Amino acid sequence: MARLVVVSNRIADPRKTAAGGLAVALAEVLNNTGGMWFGWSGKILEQPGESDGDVKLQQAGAVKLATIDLTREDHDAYYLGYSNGVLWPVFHYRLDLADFDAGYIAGYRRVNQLFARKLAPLLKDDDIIWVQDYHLIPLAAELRALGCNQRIGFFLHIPLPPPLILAAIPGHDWLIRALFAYDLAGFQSKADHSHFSEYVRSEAHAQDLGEGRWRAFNRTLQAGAYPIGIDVEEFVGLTEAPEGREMYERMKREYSRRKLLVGVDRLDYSKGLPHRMRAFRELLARNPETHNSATLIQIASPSREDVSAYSDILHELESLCGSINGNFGELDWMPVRYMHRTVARARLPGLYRASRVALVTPLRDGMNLVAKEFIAAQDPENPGVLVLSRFAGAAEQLREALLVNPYDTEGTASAIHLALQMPLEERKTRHQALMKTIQKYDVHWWCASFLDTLAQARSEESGTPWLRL
Ligand SMILES: O=P(O)(O)OC[C@H]1O[C@H](O[C@H]2O[C@H](CO)[C@@H](O)[C@H](O)[C@H]2O)[C@H](O)[C@@H](O)[C@@H]1O
Ligand SMILES: O=c1ccn([C@@H]2O[C@H](COP(=O)(O)OP(=O)(O)O)[C@@H](O)[C@H]2O)c(=O)[nH]1
Repeated sequence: MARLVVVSNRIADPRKTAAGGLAVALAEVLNNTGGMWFGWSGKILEQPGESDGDVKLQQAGAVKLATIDLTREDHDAYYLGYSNGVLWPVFHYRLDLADFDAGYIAGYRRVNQLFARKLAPLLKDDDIIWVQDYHLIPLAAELRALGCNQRIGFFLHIPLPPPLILAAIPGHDWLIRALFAYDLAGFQSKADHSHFSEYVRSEAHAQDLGEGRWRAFNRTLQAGAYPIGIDVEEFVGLTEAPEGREMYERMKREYSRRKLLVGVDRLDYSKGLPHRMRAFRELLARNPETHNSATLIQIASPSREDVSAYSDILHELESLCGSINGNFGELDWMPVRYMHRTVARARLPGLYRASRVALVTPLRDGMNLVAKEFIAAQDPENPGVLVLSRFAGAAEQLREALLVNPYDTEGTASAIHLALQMPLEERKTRHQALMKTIQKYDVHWWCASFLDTLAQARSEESGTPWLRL
């Protein structure tokens, strides 16, 4: 069996449960193949000469972790600047938040070249390489330029917008051309995949070879939708583990007189947190019976705080939570409990299970794993209700959730009201259907279907030097 090499901006020690669903899944395939995980160490070098520039190798069970440090200059231009100041907002349809500083792209290219230079010597001829996410779009092109002929796949975890939005990025053609250095490009949803197809047809004049195969720039690329799932069994296990049960009992005790609503998100403008708060405020304003009864616990974990759009959203959210509590709160009831902190993953299942409703209402999201985790954590005999934005990738699969348009404050408030009042039988029927979907399309399905396709996909011209960017 060929060795799997996963490359991503962040890596996690797969032996730790806190690492998250993706890490758990990748760890399993990496373990089976004795694979390697290559990425940024998370360390930023403030002083020149602080590091020897070597790759740090560490064995984590059967998985080899290979990490490199980044200089402050590289990190700021590549991660904060181009990845999260240009690609993230544009790919989430937020041209208004993009900062097209010409200096960022040089840093992005420099770090992708650095990744390629450090990774290439560690590769074996028959390795299968799987590159994750928008930070590393040009990595395959850089590897090819160094003579790497291995099969290389790419998975985009965030949405891909329609061509006319993508085309606003100076150098967008360069980015998409770079994708053709891969053998397989995977997207979260059919919508994202169709945006890719429209783009390569209209902007790159690619030849459609059928069944998701495209010919352009002297290469053939296979593309498709591979919606990421969670490890349902692992998550159910966490729910039933002592920490999960203890958290559930505590929340039930603490909120015995209330119906809990829960939101768990990185504090990111794409997650639609202010819109969610306005919908919750509307619910309280229109339905006096919810007073003293409904409590929203909103966890907003700190994220990318050095990018200015992220500090703006923090202030907006804090002010909204404050005004809702100020206007509607009672001596013995606060409508919103807001925490600007990361909660350990092992504590989330208990919180999800104790909640009657989950609010997953992003303005745009690649997938949204919280939606799937909430379903997995429910008691099938008394399940909660998922209120889900139609603009999350997850909405393509989770049709039995209450789908909402988060820009429609009144409509979202009505859906939350419906969710709070939904009879047990309807909750059970919806939950059964949702559970079936997340079990069928779990994270193991995601890994296997992507890797099986990659094993078949092969451009006829591998390793051609034309892609040197
Ligand atoms: O690494 P950070 O900058 O701290 O950000 C965390 C991750 O955020 C993004 O997650 C996406 O991937 C999820 C799994 O496929 C998906 O459910 C979600 O909709 C996406 O937003 C990002 O894409 C990751 O690379 C980051 O590590
Ligand atoms: O305080 C927090 C907030 C989030 N998460 C986890 O982070 C992941 C978030 O993934 P999602 O796809 O929902 O969104 P992303 O943050 O990747 O955009 C989920 O597994 C959450 O359980 C966590 O462990 N603690």
